[in-house]
Amino acid sequence: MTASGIFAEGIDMTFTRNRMTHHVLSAVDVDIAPGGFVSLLGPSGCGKSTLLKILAGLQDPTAGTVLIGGTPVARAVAEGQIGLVQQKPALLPWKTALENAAFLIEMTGDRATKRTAKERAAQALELVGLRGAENKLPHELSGGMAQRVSIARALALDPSILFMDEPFGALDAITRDQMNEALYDIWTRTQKTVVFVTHSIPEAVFLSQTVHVMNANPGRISLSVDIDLPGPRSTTSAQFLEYERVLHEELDRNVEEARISA
Ligand SMILES: Nc1ncnc2c1ncn2[C@@H]1O[C@H](COP(=O)(O)OP(=O)(O)OP(=O)(O)O)[C@@H](O)[C@H]1O
Repeated sequence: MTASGIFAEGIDMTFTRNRMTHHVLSAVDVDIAPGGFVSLLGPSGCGKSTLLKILAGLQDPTAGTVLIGGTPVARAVAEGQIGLVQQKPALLPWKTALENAAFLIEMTGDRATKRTAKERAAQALELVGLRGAENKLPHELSGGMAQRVSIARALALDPSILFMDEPFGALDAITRDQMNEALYDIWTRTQKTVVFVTHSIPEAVFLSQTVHVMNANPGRISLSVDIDLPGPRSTTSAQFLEYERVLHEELDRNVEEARISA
């Protein structure tokens, strides 16, 4: 499936719990070009995951519109345009890597697609660098390998957009760096649109075309930074470090404001 863009306007989200109203997102606008890689960065609890879920059509906003490739997000969901990768790989322990990668196609695809499920899963596993590990069970996989399987499971559906919610947050630093390089490679090869939630500034600078920094209470985008560096990016270049500095400054300010307004 070719990549779709995302256009969201006036997104507001309010939760009511124990008769208390919590205004989580306010007037968020997002415009992501097809094939773009956009990260959401911000203080804990500022609404990054909520925004991601709304953009992915998993949650309805209280107000606002989300269009995927110009059509309402609910239709994009029904058309199988949405791929989701979360922090926990959530693999079925009794199924092999190949069976896990084929699982969503077998659950959701039409008959013709189901027939090709294993083939598509094998291709997706190859794309994420797991050729040769097809028959391993989840307990035989490292954390990074398990997360690669969950990325393959999403890619096997051939979505037009990949939504990733802190996919590498639970991995050790070395594996995380390797996964960033793997994801960069997957993105350039598949040209999917990616929306990526992270707490890591280096990860955001390494991967993104644009980083949206969010503020809390209510969540909104306080600064958008286009990372104008060719890839693959050197994490030690002066420009890379300068982007990190700009994002750090904004994030620190937002963390402090979130602490005061909590
Ligand atoms: N279903 C829900 N019902 C009530 N409140 C919710 C619900 N989902 C999220 N919230 C609240 O919305 C706020 C934003 O949550 P969200 O998970 O989007 O933040 P986040 O920026 O992704 O946080 P973190 O970085 O810690 O993962 C939090 O205060 C959370 O408690």
